[in-house]
Amino acid sequence: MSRPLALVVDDEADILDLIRITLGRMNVSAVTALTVAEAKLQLERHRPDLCLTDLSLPDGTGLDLLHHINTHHPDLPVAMITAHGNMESAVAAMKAGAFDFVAKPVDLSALRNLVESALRLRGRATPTEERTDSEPPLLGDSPAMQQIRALIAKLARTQAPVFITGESGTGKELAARLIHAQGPRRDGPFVPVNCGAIPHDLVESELFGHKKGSFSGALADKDGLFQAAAGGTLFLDELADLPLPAQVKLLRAIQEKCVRPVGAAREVPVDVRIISASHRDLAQEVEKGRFRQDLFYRINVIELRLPALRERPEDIRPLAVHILRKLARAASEPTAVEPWLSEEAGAALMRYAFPGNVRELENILERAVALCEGERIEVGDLYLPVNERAGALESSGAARVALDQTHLNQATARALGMTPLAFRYRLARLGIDRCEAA
Ligand SMILES: Nc1ncnc2c1ncn2[C@@H]1O[C@H](COP(=O)(O)OP(=O)(O)OP(=O)(O)O)[C@@H](O)[C@H]1O
Repeated sequence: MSRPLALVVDDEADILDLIRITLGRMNVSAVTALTVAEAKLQLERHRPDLCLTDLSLPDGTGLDLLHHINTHHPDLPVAMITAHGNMESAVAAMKAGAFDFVAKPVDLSALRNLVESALRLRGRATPTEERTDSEPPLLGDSPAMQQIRALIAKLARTQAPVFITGESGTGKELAARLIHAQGPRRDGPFVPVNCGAIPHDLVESELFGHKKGSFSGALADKDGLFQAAAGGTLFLDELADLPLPAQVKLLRAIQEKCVRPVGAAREVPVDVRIISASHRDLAQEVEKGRFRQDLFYRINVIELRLPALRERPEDIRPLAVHILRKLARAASEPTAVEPWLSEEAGAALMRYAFPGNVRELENILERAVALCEGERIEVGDLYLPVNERAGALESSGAARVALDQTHLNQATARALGMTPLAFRYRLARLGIDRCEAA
C-alpha cells in the first residue's frame, strides 16, 4: 500500500512542523495548509487519507473546513486539534462529524493512536450498512430501524462517545457491538461492563486497575477494564448506576485520554472508545443530582435511541421468524423442523405491548417452542400476559403451570446436555407430551 498522506491545517508553523515530524516517524507523509482556503486547495490537489485541523484559523474555523469535507469528501476522516481543556469545542466538532480530537499541546501517543485509527478506515466502504460476520444482525425493516442501522454505520467511523438509550431488551448492547465491529477498532477488544453489577467500593479498581497494596485485597498490580479495552471499545452499560466518585474519574479519562490506577502515582494513557447505555433517563438523574452534568455532556456527544418494540410492530413478525430459526438451528437434532407461528399467534404478538422488548419476544418464543404440539405455535402456546404488564404472567394459574412445566423441561434438557427444543422433539418422538417431576 502506498505511504498514507495526511493534510495538517494550522496557522502556527511550529505546530505544523511538530506534527509533520511525528507523522513522518509513523511513515505517514503530510501536506500542510495555514488557512481554510489553502486547505481546500490541498484537498483537491492531493486527495489525502486523513485531515488534522486546528479549530481557529485566520479565514474561518476548523468546523467550516469540516462541513466542506463532509460535503465534498465524506469518506475523509477529520480530527480536530483543540485548545487544552476546551472540551466544548471537541464535543461540538464530534457532533458535526469529526472523527476524533486531539488537545494542544499535542500528546504524541494520543496523536499516534488517532492517526492509526483513522488510517484503518482507508479503503473501507462509505457509511452504508456494512455487514459483519461475527456479530448478529440488528433486524427490523421499520423506518426507525433502517435509520438506526444507517446511523450505526456512520457512528462506526468516528471515535465520538455514543450514548445509547432505550428500554430494557431493545438491543442496546447489540447496537454497541455493531458500532465496534463496523469501525476501525474492530480487531481490538469489545469489553462490556455492567456498571450496576460492580460493588461500589470496587468500581474504581475494576475500571482503572490498582497497584499492589493500594487496599487490603490488592495482592498484585492489576489492570482495569479500561486497559483491557485498549485499542478497542469499552461498553459501559447501566451507566446511571456508576457512583459519583467514579464518575469524576471517568470524566477525566474521557477528557485526558488517560487513567490513574488506584494507588498509582502516575496516569497512564489509554486508547479506548467509550460507548455507554442506560435504560434510565440520564437527564433526569442529572436533575436529581445523581449524575454529573459535565460527564453527561461528554458521554452524550451522540445519542442513539432504540425504540421500544411496540413502537414498531411491523418488526415483530420478521424478528419472530428470525428467532424461531435460531432456536431450530440451536437444536442438536438434525431433523428438527423450524417451528412457525399460526396466523392467530402472529396477530396476538402484534397486539402485545412487550414491556421487555426483543428479549421478552425471545423468551416467549423459546417457551412456546418448548410447549407447543408439533411445529405450529398457537396463541395458547405463547402465554401472553393478559393485562400486558410484565409480571402479569405470574398471576395466571394456567400460565403458572405452563411456566413450571417449561422450567422443568428446560432443567431436564440442560441436565441431558440438550437444548429445550431438541428435548421437546425427543419427547414428541417418544409420544410423551411432558416431563413429570420426580
Ligand atoms: N433488532 C434486533 N434484531 C435482532 N436481535 C435483537 C434486536 N434487538 C434485540 N435483539 C436481541 O434481544 C436480546 C436483548 O438485546 P440487548 O441485550 O442488546 O438489549 P439491551 O437493550 O442491551 O438490554 P438491557 O437494557 O436489559 O441490557 C439479545 O439477545 C439481542 O440479540
